[in-house]
Amino acid sequence: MKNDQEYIYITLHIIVLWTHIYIVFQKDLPVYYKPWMDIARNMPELISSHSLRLRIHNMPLLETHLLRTHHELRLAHLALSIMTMGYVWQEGERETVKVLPQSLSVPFCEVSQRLGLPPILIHADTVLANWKKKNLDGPFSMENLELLLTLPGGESVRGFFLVTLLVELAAVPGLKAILDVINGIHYNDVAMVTKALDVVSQAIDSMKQALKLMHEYVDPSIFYGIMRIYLSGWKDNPSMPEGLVYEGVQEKPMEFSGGSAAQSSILHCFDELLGVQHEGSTGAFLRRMRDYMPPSHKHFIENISSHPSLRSFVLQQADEGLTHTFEQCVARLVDFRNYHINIVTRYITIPASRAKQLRANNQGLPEELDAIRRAPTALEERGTGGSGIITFLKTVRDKTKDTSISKCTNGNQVLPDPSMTEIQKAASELTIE
Ligand code: HEM
Repeated sequence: MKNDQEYIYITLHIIVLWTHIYIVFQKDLPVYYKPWMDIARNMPELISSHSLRLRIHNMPLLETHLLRTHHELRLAHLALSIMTMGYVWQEGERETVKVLPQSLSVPFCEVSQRLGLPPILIHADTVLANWKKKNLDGPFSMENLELLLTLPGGESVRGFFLVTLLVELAAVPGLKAILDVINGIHYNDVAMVTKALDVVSQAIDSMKQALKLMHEYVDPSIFYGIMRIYLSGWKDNPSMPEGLVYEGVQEKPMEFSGGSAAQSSILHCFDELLGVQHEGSTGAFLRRMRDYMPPSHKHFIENISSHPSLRSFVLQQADEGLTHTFEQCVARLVDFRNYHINIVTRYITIPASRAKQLRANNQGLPEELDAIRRAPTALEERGTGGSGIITFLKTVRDKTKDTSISKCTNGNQVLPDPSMTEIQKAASELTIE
């Protein structure tokens, strides 16, 4: 039966998609790859002593065929991508490189090709493939998780990647419920769809609760002044207008966007489910980000959109409970995106405007403000190749609002977020009189 086949197909995709979170990730590579791991495990030290580039020039060119399992390949991609970001940005935005040496570029491109991923650091590296539990039987909590590999920025790097992982984990029940929504529509089962949508709505709310931890674990001046450059790519980046030559792979420079949670599949899945339509340059950017996801994630998202529309089903059924639950999902997605805008304001917009002021001031500054002053200017207020970050994020948020069946229903009212006060407080703390 067609439906059974579909069910199996979707179940398989969910398993492929989320097993990488539930199982303990590979912690080491075969001993042959020790030269990579010795460098990748010491990135902050090698960067601060300005010796990373030299170490990479002396690194042997290793074969990649000894990497056999998916997990080994993912850990290799993480290690090679972290080394690449460190190599390119070791001296900041002014002394970038034009060529990635072949000891790095050749294995990186081979591993990337086998995984169907781009040869640059992506969300699926730093967040999805970069954690282990301290106590295997313990919970997925900040206290019980640690990173496999890190970048300059100390505890804030740990906080940034692990809080994002907790947001992903909070989404998992909602992703599983997508299956029930699709099958409920197929069977015309309003109760099944309503129940599954309730799970989706709760999952989105849990994601917001997890996102709040960012304030506790990530320092805005460290994020903006130290960490952000290592996540930057070489597409639409004025510091590297020609892109990057991957030596031994091809002579023409290549361009890739940097790492961003826009490459996470979770909101793409919920958007497709609820029927959020992103258009124009905003939609084009988000669609392009799917090329920075593991192929199984991308296929899963496409699979959701290939099924009959949930929104049409809700309209057609005109069932009060179903409509209310659908509206609540949309409202919570808008709420999550509003909260994310607040986070971006605190971690990028405010430090960016402080950086401008501080550069005009040559006096000695406390370490924290000095980090902001020295932050890369090319990244100020930019994120998405052209339009300002906040404009972009508000467009995405507004398109989510437009999905509401009745914009007047109470369920879609987004209350003012208490975190705004926190952000205003942060802004005033950064102000120098
Ligand atoms: C300090 C924390 C964070 C900062 C500073 C931040 C910053 C940004 C920026 C600048 C963008 C614009 C696109 C780009 O430049 O790549 C963006 C997009 C996005 N971010 Fe974040 N982000 C943070 C945390 C998170 C977390 C934890 C998630 C959850 C998985 C997330 C999900 C997204 C999504 C889905 C987009 C695409 C726009 C959308 O669908 O609403 N971000 N973020």
